[in-house]
Amino acid sequence: MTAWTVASETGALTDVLVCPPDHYRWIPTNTIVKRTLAEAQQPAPLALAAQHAELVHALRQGGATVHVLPPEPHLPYMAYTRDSAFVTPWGPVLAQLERPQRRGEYAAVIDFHQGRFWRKSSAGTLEGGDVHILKPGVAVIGASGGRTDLAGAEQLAGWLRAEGWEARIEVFDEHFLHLDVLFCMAAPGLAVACTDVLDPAFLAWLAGHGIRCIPVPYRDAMALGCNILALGGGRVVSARGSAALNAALRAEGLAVLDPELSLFTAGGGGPHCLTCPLRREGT
Ligand SMILES: NC(=O)NCCC[C@H](N)C(=O)O
Repeated sequence: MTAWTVASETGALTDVLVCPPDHYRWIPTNTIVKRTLAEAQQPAPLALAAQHAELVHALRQGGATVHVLPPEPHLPYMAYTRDSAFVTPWGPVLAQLERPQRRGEYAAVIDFHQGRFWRKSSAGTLEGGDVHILKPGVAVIGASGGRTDLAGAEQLAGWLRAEGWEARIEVFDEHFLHLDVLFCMAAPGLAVACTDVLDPAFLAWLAGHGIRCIPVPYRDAMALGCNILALGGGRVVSARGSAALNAALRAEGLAVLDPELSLFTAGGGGPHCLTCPLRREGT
């Protein structure tokens, strides 16, 4: 049996998986990074390492043990550990990445988990950035077709429903890459969400589950403003660039740890994408 279990996005984070950005570079895989590539030179390795170290420091400060996936030279986006596998209350699920440039990431996560997965995605495509366990018993799976597709989302939803869970599949435009570009949990009953873009029916469903949303405007969401990581215990990691959101989170009484992550958000991923929670305590 695996030691890794995560029952919600908001329990106290005790263990998390990251991957150092030794081989990170921007490649044109999503709308956000395409915009970056049109305007900027590739980021300097030392600057990437410094920003990633700020993230790791915040995770440790939040009380988590940080586990490290060894980076591989031919996989520039391994730093976004959220997507290749994710953890459920029954153990890790091996995802099925859509982009050819990222598919090889499966190898290192299989090694890390020593092949001990609860389930392995085998229908369509499924990426961890589209999966949110809102609270025990309730999950939402984003399906844009660009990354996670309906077949991949339905397969995961079926596994969760077989355990008696409610699993909602939320369809959205592939322009937004992953659902965690538009929505993340901050604390029990509190999310951050790009309410301009998300379907009102989804927002109503969240409200019906007792989840209130701090609104994030479209422009900020495309700068990864919604892409936060709840640490539990009233703490969150949110990129320093998300100044307005961070003020709103603090006004809610949350402690915000705000590493500088501009080089990673320019590639289409913030604190949520750069971390794969392995174990959380409580909900
Ligand atoms: N969960 C996420 O939104 N992950 C970010 C992935 C960004 C990466 N540049 C990609 O295009 O796959």
